[in-house]
Amino acid sequence: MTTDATTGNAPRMIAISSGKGGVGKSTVTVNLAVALARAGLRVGIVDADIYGPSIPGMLGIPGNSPPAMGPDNRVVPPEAHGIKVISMGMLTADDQPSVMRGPMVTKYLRMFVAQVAWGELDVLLLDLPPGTGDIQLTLAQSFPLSGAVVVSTPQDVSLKIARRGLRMMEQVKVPIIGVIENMSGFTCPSCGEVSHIFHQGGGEAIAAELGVPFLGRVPLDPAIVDSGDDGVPLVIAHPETPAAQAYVQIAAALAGSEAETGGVALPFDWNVATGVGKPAPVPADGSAQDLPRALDFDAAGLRLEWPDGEGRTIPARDLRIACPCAACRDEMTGERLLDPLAVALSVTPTRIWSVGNYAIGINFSDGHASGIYTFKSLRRMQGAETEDV
Ligand SMILES: Nc1ncnc2c1ncn2[C@@H]1O[C@H](COP(=O)(O)OP(=O)(O)OP(=O)(O)O)[C@@H](O)[C@H]1O
Repeated sequence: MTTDATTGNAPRMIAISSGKGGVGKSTVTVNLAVALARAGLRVGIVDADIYGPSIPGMLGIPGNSPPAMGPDNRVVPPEAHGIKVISMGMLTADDQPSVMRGPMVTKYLRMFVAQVAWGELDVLLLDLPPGTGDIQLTLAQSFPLSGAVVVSTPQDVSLKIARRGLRMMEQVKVPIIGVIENMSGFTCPSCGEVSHIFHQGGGEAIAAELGVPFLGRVPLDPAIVDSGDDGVPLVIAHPETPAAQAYVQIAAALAGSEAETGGVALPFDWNVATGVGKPAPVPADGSAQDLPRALDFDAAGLRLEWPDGEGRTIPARDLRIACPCAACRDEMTGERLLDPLAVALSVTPTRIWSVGNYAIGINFSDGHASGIYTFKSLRRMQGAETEDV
C-alpha cells in the first residue's frame, strides 16, 4: 500500500456516512480508526465534514493549528493516537464557520485526499457530512471508494433516512460494507449493564431488507461523550466497556471485509495516443459485474471486456454521439440534442479516465469532455444505441 490515495496502489478508502446529523458518525470514525490501528493497520482519517469538522477535537488535536508543509509542498497530516488526520478544523478557528460554495469544498476535499503526504497507509477513513448531497457525490465520483459504512440510530425516522443514504451509495456504485446501529440500548454507568430504552434491531432490519451486512450495534454510554470531549477515544480511555468492545468487533469485521471489485484497477488516467496510464487487464472470473476487466482502443473503437467473458467494441464516433452530458442530451426526457451530422467522422478519444467506481470520462479530439459514461450504460450500448449516421 502506498502514499498517494489517488495512485494505483491506494489504501482502502472507506466512507463513514449517515443520513442525518448527530447519530454518532464521527465518534464511530475515530473509535474504528483507533481499533484498526491497534489491530496493526496504518490508518488515516479525512474529516470530510467541511462545514462541521469534529474529528480533531475527538482525537485531542488542537483546532486552528495549521498542519506543517513537507519539503515537496505537501501537507503533513498531524498524528494522534497513531492516526493521521486532516480536517478543515485545522485551518479555521473553533468559532469560525467555513463559508464556501460547492466548488471550493470540492477543491479542499480533493486536496485532503490527494495532496496530503499520508505516507504508507492501509486504510483511509472518510468521515462524511450527514446527508446525500454534493460532498458525498464529489467523493464518490472523484475517488474509487472501496465501500461505505452507514451509521444509524434505532429510531424509525433515522432508519428511513439511512435507507436513503444507502440507495445513493448504490447509485454511484460504492459498495455498502454494512450498517452500524449506534446508541442502541443504554449502558448503566454504575453496573455496566445494557438496557434497551429505545427500539432495537432497526439497523439490522434495514441491512437485511437491502441485503447488506449488519456490522453491529454500539450502546449509548455517557463515557463516550466524555471521551470525545477529552480527545481520547473510548477504545483507549475505557477499553473494557461494552461500547468499546463493540467498536473493536466492528473494526475486526471491517478489516476482514476486503471489497472485491473483479475489474481493472481504479483509478486510472489513460492517454489513449501514447498508451500511458492504460489500466492493466485482469483475468475473467465468470462473474457478471458492471466493472470491465479490460479496456482497449484501436481503429475499430473502444473495446470493453467484462468479467463474465462478454466483450464489445464501440466505434469512437458512436461513443461521441452517445455522450450523456446535459449539452448533448436533454436531462429530463433523455432526448438527444447533439446533431450527429455535426460530429466529424474522424472524432476519437484522446484521454479516458475513471470516475469513482462506476464510470469513465472521455476527452474527445473535438475538445468535448463533459460526458460521464457509466459502465452500466456502456455495457448496454450496442447496435440500437450506436448510430448509423
Ligand atoms: N453510543 C453513544 N453513546 C453516547 N453518546 C454518543 C454515542 N455516540 C455518539 N455520542 C455522542 O453524540 C454526539 C454526536 O456524535 P457525533 O459528533 O459523533 O455525531 P455525528 O453523526 O458525527 O454528528 P454530525 O453529523 O453533527 O457531525 C456527541 O456528543 C457524541 O459524544
